[in-house]
Amino acid sequence: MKILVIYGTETGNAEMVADDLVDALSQDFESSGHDMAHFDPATIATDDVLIVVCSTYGDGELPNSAQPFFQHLDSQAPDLTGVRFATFGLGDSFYETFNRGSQIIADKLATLGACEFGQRGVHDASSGELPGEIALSWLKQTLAEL
Ligand SMILES: Cc1cc2nc3c(=O)[nH]c(=O)nc-3n(C[C@H](O)[C@H](O)[C@H](O)COP(=O)(O)O)c2cc1C
Repeated sequence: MKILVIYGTETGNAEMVADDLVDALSQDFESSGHDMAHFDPATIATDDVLIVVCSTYGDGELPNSAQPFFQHLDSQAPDLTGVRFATFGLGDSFYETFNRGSQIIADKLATLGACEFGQRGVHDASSGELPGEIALSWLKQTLAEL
């Protein structure tokens, strides 16, 4: 089993979170980090575990780097049965469309047959908390459900 941390970002916060998660994961698992912009869903194996880290931009939209991945999912419609994934979103509760980006990706993966595990994690930029710290504590709880 491999754990692939895939991130969608506009200004780099989700990438920093993904780096922290890969560092933590690689102590116990085979794991790697991938920008969604360069990640082909066709490379996902059925026993892979995905950790999705994605921010929200515009008016509740996907950040730039997540858009090609979403389009690939849409056009290739791969069968993701057997794939498990967990979701960590970054957003700002200042916006009514809080954390919509990660939900868009999670919903799409589920539609294609992937199975979500754990509670969705979220970082709220208005909280003043550090995204990496929130994400690492979320990861611990989430791995317990794997
Ligand atoms: C122009 C702009 C639009 C944003 N739109 C939203 C939004 O609709 N919903 C939300 O939850 N957060 C929104 N955010 C907040 C970002 O998602 C948040 O700052 C996040 O940490 C950015 O992560 P990134 O650097 O990985 O893209 C927006 C931020 C900016 C600057």
